[in-house]
Order: sequence, then structure tokens, then C-alpha cells
Amino acid sequence: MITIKVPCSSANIGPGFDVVGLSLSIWLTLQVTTTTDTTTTHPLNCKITYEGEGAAHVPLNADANLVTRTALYVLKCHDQRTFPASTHVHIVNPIPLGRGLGSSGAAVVAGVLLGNAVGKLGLSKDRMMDYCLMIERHPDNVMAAMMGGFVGSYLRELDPVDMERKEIPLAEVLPEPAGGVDTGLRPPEPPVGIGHYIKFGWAKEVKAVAIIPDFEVSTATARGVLPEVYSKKDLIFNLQRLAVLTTALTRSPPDAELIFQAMQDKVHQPYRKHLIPGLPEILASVTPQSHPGLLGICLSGAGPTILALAIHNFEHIAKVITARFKQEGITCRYELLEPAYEGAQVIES
Ligand SMILES: Nc1ncnc2c1ncn2[C@@H]1O[C@H](COP(=O)(O)OP(=O)(O)O)[C@@H](O)[C@H]1O
Ligand SMILES: N[C@@H](CCOP(=O)(O)O)C(=O)O
Repeated sequence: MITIKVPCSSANIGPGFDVVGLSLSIWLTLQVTTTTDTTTTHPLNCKITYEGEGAAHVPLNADANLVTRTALYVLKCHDQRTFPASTHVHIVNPIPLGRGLGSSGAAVVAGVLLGNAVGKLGLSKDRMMDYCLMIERHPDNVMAAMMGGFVGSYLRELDPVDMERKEIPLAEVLPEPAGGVDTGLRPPEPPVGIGHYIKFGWAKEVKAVAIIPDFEVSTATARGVLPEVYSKKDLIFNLQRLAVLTTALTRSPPDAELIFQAMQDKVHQPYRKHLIPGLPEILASVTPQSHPGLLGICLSGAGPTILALAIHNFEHIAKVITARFKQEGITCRYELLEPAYEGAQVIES
């Protein structure tokens, strides 16, 4: 059996829009075996079973499910048109979908690892990132999920030929489901070295409380409300804070006042407030002064999850934010999470 484990992630951490990501301790797991049911043949040789978040609507056909569709992309780039005969992929997914905890990033990373493993391709993690970035085109979630921990990344400026390949419409990279029928087309291979990253340190006592509302915000929708251009003032506001934040979160004991201010943002959160009722009030009212133990608070990824970084008082902080959402008629659950330092793993047994 091959087991593939990929952590969820929280992108942005306030000012680091599309730049920083923190992998966290909720794990998407794939169990890959050979199916014993030889009476049924599955399209593209792949039987999918699924349990966990979104089980009622996540597709179970290999050319539609994001995990196996991604794996097929990697396989087809290596002239393997299907999964090896009788592949069975059992997906266990505790990452809530569309909540800003990087479920799609984890699915893409898991899919690339799956393609690499079943196709026996021997790709490095760095090369696999290129495949991930052809599909999820902001690096923060996929980089953190693959590499683990608190990660900063940038996309290299590509030469015009590579840029053309990288900008190929997503529909050509991941063609629409063809009902198990192979279109015969070889998909575009990624340029080499699209994304580059560095792992920051992390003060061990800092934990992440994720307050997860019971509604979804698709990342595509939440990117659609952002402006095309920003003022110099707002850009400098974020850059100043991000420069301080990445080191402030490594220091022990953490400086709550410094971190709280360094987690302020003017690039994405203000524009997303219409998608998340109560967001500005929550971000402004939960502070280290009002809630000892709190270090900083932000929208997790594109939301609607709120991420509170804290060193103690976790339950109280979660309950206060949950109560504020309740005033808006929104119910929440919360999880106390730790960084997933090791990132994505493939275990063969
Ligand atoms: N394990 C999975 N298997 C299949 N599809 C998934 C999985 N995880 C996420 N997805 C797809 O990704 C979508 C959510 O992506 P997105 O809107 O980017 O939100 P998130 O913030 O959770 O990444 C889901 O609606 C689903 O289509
Ligand atoms: N930088 C992206 C991150 C999206 O994260 P997700 O977990 O909501 O998919 C953005 O803010 O759009």
C-alpha cells in the first residue's frame, strides 16, 4: 500500500497575500492499493472511494475528482494515459472545503504525489511543485502543503516561451471530464523551476486556532472581488508588516503587540468583508489587550475561516469569535492546530 499524507494550510497570515502559507495539522490522506474487485473495470483504471468533508458531492470518477485529475495530468505528461491496472484510491479528507484552509491546494499536492508514485516517475519535490503550480497558480497553499511549516515563496519571472506555457488556460492543463474517454492529447508540461521558497522558523509555543464558519467561500469568488491595482500607500503598509512578521513569529517569547500590528492587511481582507459577515468587527475587536494569550488574527486564506495565533487562552478566543459570528446568524466550529513541519509525505508499506 502507498499512503500519501498532505496537510491543510492557511495562506496570507494577514499581509502576505499570495506569498506566505502555514501548513497545519489536518491531513488529507490517500490510501492507494490494487483493487481486488476484478469483475468491474473502472474508467482510466482507477476506482475512487471517499470519506470525510464533502463526501456527498465530491466526484468519484477519475477524470473529474481534483486529486485523480491532477495525477492524470502528471501521468499524461509522461506518456502514461491511465492509472496502472486496478488502482484503488481511497481518499480520507478531514479538511473542510471552501473555507480557506487550502483543501484544493492539498488535493493538488496529493494528486501530483499520487501521479509520481503510481507512475514510478521519481520526480523531486521541487519538480513536483512545478506541476502543482500549473494547476493552483498562487504558490502559498501548495508550497506550504508540500514543504511543511511556515513558508514564503515567489514565482520566478519566466522567459516569454516558458511564460506562455505557464499561462496556458487551466482547462487545457486539466481538461474537462471526458467521461473516461481519453482525448489523446498530451497536456502542456510545466516549465522547470516556476516556484521558489524558504522555510521560516516558528516559535514552538505559538498555536493556531481556526474558527471555521459553516458556509463556503470559493477561492475563485474571493479573488474576483480584489482590485487590479493598489495604492503605493497600501502596498507599503503590507510590505512593512510582512517584513516584520516573518521574523517576529520565530521569536520566543513572542511579542504580542508587534505580531498583532504586523498581521494587519490592506490588500485582501478589506475587500473580502462583503463575503464574510462580521469580518471587520471580529478583526478589530479581538486583540492581545482584550484577550491575553492572543498574538494576532487574520482571515485564513480567502476565508471564511478566521485564524487566531495564540500562546494560551485558545478556547476562550475561539468562543468569543464564534459568539460574534452567531450575531450574524452563522454557526462555527473550531480546531486548535499546530504547524505541520514535515509537509507532504509518501509512505510505502
Ligand atoms: N480532497 C478533495 N478531493 C476532491 N476535490 C477536492 C478536494 N479538496 C478540495 N477539492 C475541490 O476544491 C474545492 C475547494 O477549493 P477552494 O474554493 O480553493 O477552497 P479551499 O479554500 O478549501 O482551497 C472543492 O469545492 C472541491 O471541488
Ligand atoms: N492567497 C490566496 C490563498 C487562497 O487560499 P484558500 O485556502 O482560500 O484557497 C488568496 O487569498 O486568494
